[in-house]
Amino acid sequence: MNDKQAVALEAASYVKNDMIVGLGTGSTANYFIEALAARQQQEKLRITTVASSNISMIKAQSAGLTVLSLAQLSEIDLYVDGADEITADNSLLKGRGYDLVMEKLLARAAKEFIVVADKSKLVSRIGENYPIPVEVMPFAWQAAKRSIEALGGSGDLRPNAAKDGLCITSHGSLVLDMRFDASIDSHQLNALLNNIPGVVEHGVFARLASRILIADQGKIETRA
Ligand SMILES: O=C(CO)[C@H](O)[C@H](O)COP(=O)(O)O
Repeated sequence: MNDKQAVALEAASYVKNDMIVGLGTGSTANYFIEALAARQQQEKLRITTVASSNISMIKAQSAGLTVLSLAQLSEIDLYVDGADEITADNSLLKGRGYDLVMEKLLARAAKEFIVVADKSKLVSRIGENYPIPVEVMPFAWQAAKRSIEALGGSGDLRPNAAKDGLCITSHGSLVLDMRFDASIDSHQLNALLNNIPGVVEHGVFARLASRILIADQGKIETRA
């Protein structure tokens, strides 16, 4: 069992009967979906899920989980998802898979948000390994980019995977990948990006995680 599987299995142990569970996106979140489906089957649990992306929805449905739309739910008990970067103060960078809107909605809506990751995600500052994904309304991308540049950010629109066009999110937005000076911390960055007209959502998740499970060579550290 690799570290991503181990941490996903541990997160599945937090699920209780009758819970509504938010499902993240990515390889670690996929292991969680598998572990949850196995628990549901073995223990005959009643679990309802809501997915952060179409790909997770399809994976969950084919594993036998019931998936509802966020619009049908008034509350979520637990959301489990991976992250791209994690700092010592539990700030996260998410959204390299770019479906930021649902991920942040679920992180906010859930009573508990558990982050699952291996040690490779630990960084000293948000933006250390990756630019910050900023999802923008298509007609607002130039204005939003200028506003971000005025804050010292630099970057450009993300190309699609085939590099023959632009990356377009499930909600029809474009994505700006922006780098910032190391002196701007994640809390400042979160506040600044929240304030820019035309920005739909961004990948800085500050003060949203309730618990972070980090696996390192089979050992799991739990940060609360
Ligand atoms: O934020 C995310 C997707 O938007 C993922 O959680 C993040 O990219 C981690 O992926 P993986 O578990 O494959 O390392």
